[in-house]
Amino acid sequence: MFFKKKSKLPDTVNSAVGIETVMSQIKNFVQRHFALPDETLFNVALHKRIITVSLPFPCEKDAEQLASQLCDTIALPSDLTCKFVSNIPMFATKQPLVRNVKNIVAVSSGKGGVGKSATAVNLALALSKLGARVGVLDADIYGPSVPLMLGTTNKSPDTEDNKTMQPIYAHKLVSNSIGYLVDNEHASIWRGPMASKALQQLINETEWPLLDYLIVDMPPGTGDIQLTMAQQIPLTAAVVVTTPQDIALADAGKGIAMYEKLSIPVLGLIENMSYFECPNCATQSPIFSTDGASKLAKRYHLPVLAEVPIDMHIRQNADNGKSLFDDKNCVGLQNIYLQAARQMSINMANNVALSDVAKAANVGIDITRLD
Ligand SMILES: Nc1ncnc2c1ncn2[C@@H]1O[C@H](COP(=O)(O)OP(=O)(O)OP(=O)(O)O)[C@@H](O)[C@H]1O
Repeated sequence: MFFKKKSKLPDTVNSAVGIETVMSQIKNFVQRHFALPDETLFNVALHKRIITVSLPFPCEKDAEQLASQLCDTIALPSDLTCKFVSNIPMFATKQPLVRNVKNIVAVSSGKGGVGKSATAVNLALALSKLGARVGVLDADIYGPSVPLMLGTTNKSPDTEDNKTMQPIYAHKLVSNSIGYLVDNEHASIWRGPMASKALQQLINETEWPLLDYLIVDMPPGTGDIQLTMAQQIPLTAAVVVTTPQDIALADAGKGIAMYEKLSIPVLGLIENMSYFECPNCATQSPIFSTDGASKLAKRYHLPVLAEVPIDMHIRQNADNGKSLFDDKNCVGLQNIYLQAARQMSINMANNVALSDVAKAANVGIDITRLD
């Protein structure tokens, strides 16, 4: 007669007090580490001596470091291992989402020329580096710069049925832009309704693959056109880009107010062109003034996600359609954008309610990598 050998540890969380203690210590670690108030946002599960922690933001790049920090913090029994994985849910929006797209984030600026497009592209690249599936929608209909920054100016979307477009793929991001479809000169003379219609088509008639985040490069400003566009897109949240200069800050404030009016959560500010660091002596010069974004952040109770310096490599990589993350001279800048992307995605989990779909599924939608 054969007996199945009993495993020393149970496979389920609930059936052993010892394991329950470890699991609850892990939960405490996760909640403290990411300041997550809500336990339903993440999941800790034991299966065959492997404890899997599923987080509601991308963590593939940080997974090993997180596991080692966890082991330094709690006494994990030696026959257990712990791994961190992402399971990014769909957060709530006021409008029905676009097919296959879990979350849509607007990157906005009140004022033109502050580096909104460069920030949108580098934030998207950073989210992808952290392990998320990311797309970019260039909603800057009057001045699309995403094709240039992704090195895809000579591409145009294929269509299989003459109704929908395949997005363009580059640097592990998918994108669509009016810049792929018409000459910049044509789009720049469109009136409001035509631009709005073009945006609707771009967002709804693109065959987006399954995406954790679609980053939208919004047109600069806070006028009627921007307001209509922000209402047209089922935005989950927004990020506002500004320079530290007073004139840019005043406009960024109007941008924040516009999102507040639309009940779209602002996940934070990115201060671009915060300072210039001399490559010879490392002296930092605050060319556009100092502390601008932090003052604005205080006024609106928002976090500053990053202070990005003026750096020739940002402009060069963008102009040449190269990824900043492939440039070995840009490790410092990469870390700034990675930290902004981490904090932005954690803030989304902390500040935006789960969608009904995610609540019903309990764990959001499964993700696989885009290669
Ligand atoms: N931190 C930075 N350091 C150096 N160059 C930068 C930085 N941020 C942006 N740039 C460059 O400045 C120029 C303007 O940036 P970008 O096009 O992103 O601005 P924008 O706010 O999107 O402009 P618009 O209002 O026209 O949409 C680009 O050439 C970009 O590469």
